[in-house]
Amino acid sequence: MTAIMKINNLSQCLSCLLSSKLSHSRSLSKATPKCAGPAGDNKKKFVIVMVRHGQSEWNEQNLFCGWYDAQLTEKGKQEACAAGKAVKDAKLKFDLAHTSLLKRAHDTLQAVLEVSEQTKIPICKSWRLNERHYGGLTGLNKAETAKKFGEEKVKIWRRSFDTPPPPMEEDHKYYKAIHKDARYKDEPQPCEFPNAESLKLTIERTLPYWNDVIVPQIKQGKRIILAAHGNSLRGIVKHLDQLSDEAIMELNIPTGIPFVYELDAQIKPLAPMKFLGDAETVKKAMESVAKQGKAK
Ligand SMILES: O=C(OP(=O)(O)O)[C@H](O)COP(=O)(O)O
Repeated sequence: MTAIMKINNLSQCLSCLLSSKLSHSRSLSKATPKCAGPAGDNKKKFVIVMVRHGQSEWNEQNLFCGWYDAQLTEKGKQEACAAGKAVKDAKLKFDLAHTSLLKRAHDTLQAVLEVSEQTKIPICKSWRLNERHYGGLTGLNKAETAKKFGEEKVKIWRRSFDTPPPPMEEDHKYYKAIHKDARYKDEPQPCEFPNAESLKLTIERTLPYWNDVIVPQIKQGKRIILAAHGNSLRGIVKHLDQLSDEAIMELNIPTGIPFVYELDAQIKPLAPMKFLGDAETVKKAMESVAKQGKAK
């Protein structure tokens, strides 16, 4: 059975690390980082795979979703299985997985691991990998919002670096479903619980998890898959590729297509992200995400 660990705070991940070390000492020996060349440590090559979950019911309806726990559609489940097949075909093996507290990301991860026949690895879950909180926009249709407020305004809400959407007030239709959800009873702390996040704010709570939990594991030679969300992943990609606030506006991550980073010893990418899919399909899927904010 897959081991599932919810990491309530960063220190708890130590137990995640230790237990995975104990139960995976054999596979770890196979995970010794390869050297890409004679130059030594700087050329040490680590691999991490990331995937945005498959299509959710709210993706299908073109609704701002954020922290609402939308389920995968049938298409989303198929995308997740196809992602698993791509991982299997690429012969990618993992020692550890990380995901958010949202079901669409977890179910995608589970499907990837099942299809690629590696369900025995530990899964670490953290709210820090959740999608950005879409505030008062949660549950609104993106095209209708663009019609009402203009496409430019919606692009700012969706893709600007530091303009958050309007906050989610207590009388919002989905406030209770999100803010009173038992899964958040321990974390985040009330002062950390977002009520609307820009990409900047999302990065501020995602990056500590990346730096303090995931990076040390990568440096130990753990082969990791990270299943998360369009914007929590955009934050990590911005950090890894050191993209400017303007450049990140143009990155749209498609659902259910895994991408791979090869990293050096300083956890700097040795090459641009590589999608496990043909270039034309990936390009079209990215364009389709970008278009979701157009008025119809
Ligand atoms: O919940 C969301 O992302 P997710 O589907 O990756 O979890 C957002 O609604 C994505 O919307 P965006 O692409 O307009 O930022």
